[in-house]
Amino acid sequence: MNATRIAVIGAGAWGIALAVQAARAGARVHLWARHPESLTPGRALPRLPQVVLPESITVTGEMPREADAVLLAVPMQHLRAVLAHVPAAGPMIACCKGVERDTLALPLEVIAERFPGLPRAVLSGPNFAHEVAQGLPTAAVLAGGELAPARDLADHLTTPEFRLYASDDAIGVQVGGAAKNVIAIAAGATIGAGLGENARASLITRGLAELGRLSQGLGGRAATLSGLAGVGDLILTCTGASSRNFSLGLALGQGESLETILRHRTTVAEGVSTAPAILALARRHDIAVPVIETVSLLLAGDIGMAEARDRLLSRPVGTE
Ligand SMILES: NC(=O)c1ccc[n+]([C@@H]2O[C@H](COP(=O)([O-])OP(=O)(O)OC[C@H]3O[C@@H](n4cnc5c(N)ncnc54)[C@H](O)[C@@H]3O)[C@@H](O)[C@H]2O)c1
Ligand SMILES: O=P(O)(O)OC[C@H](O)CO
Repeated sequence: MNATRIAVIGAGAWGIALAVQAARAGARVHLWARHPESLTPGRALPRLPQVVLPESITVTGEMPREADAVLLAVPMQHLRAVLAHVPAAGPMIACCKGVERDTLALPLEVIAERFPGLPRAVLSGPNFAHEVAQGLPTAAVLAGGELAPARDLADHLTTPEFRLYASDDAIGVQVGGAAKNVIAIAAGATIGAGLGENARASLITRGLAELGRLSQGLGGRAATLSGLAGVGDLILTCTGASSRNFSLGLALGQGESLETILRHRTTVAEGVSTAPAILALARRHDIAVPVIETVSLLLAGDIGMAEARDRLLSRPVGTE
């Protein structure tokens, strides 16, 4: 039997980790990079120093012509521009987490505009790239509009260390991936400001309620957020020190300005651009998202950390 052909678009940390994982699953891998010359198979990688890129992966600046699945692993705000250069090579899998700032579109909506006739799905879960690339165990969910094709696609990438569950709730999974980054900024800010572990746990839990309401309000299921793309990714991103979103929040909570934090970063913290976008989406659908709203105001510099804290603590206490 011929090996599965997997194309990965984007050679940031996540694209590389997915390429390594697909190679581990036995696929023939085509990795598209904007700067392919910076990636040498057989050598350690600048962005993932613990990992040597397998020789079997083809790293190139050429887009793939045909694939059994195309994994799109570029930052959300660049997805549309990159897709304009991607041919209709095969089923498209969104691996980015966020909401498009200008249109408020979720990843699969952006993909559907470019490729209305192609099958599409979203991959999300508690997955730090450096751990996946090293082959440490984790799980994720792959969601499409129907369960059977999602299961088929998931089987191409699954190994004992990377367990891909299938789902038919693509909206819930996309909402989880996008919104958890915003909650992680809030969790980081809570710890950075010295508000304590109890506060962080309470915030994660109330954040989860926002994810559930958002999913339901946008046509997905609230229950999906009890899974890997919701609770799973919230736990990781709100507590894992290597989360870019958590660490950005931590620095904000310690009093650094967003401008200073971003000046020293070369990697993407998706929550920064997703916070105002997902807030606008929530308002459009009349969904209450107080934590996301507070993070959005904090990032915009409209309120400081003390006011952010007061806003959340002065809300009326409801029922659970
Ligand atoms: N890193 C992780 O642990 C991880 C895990 C799961 C999902 N993700 C998601 O994957 C997506 C990509 O994140 P990452 O961690 O690989 O990014 P990264 O921070 O490692 O790298 C940024 C990437 O963006 C690319 N880029 C920068 N400007 C661009 C432009 N104008 N057009 C196209 N590409 C451009 C860079 O070449 C680089 O590949 C994000 O949505 C992220 O949330 C990341
Ligand atoms: O480092 P972060 O905060 O971008 O999180 C990476 C992944 O999304 C974790 O699942």
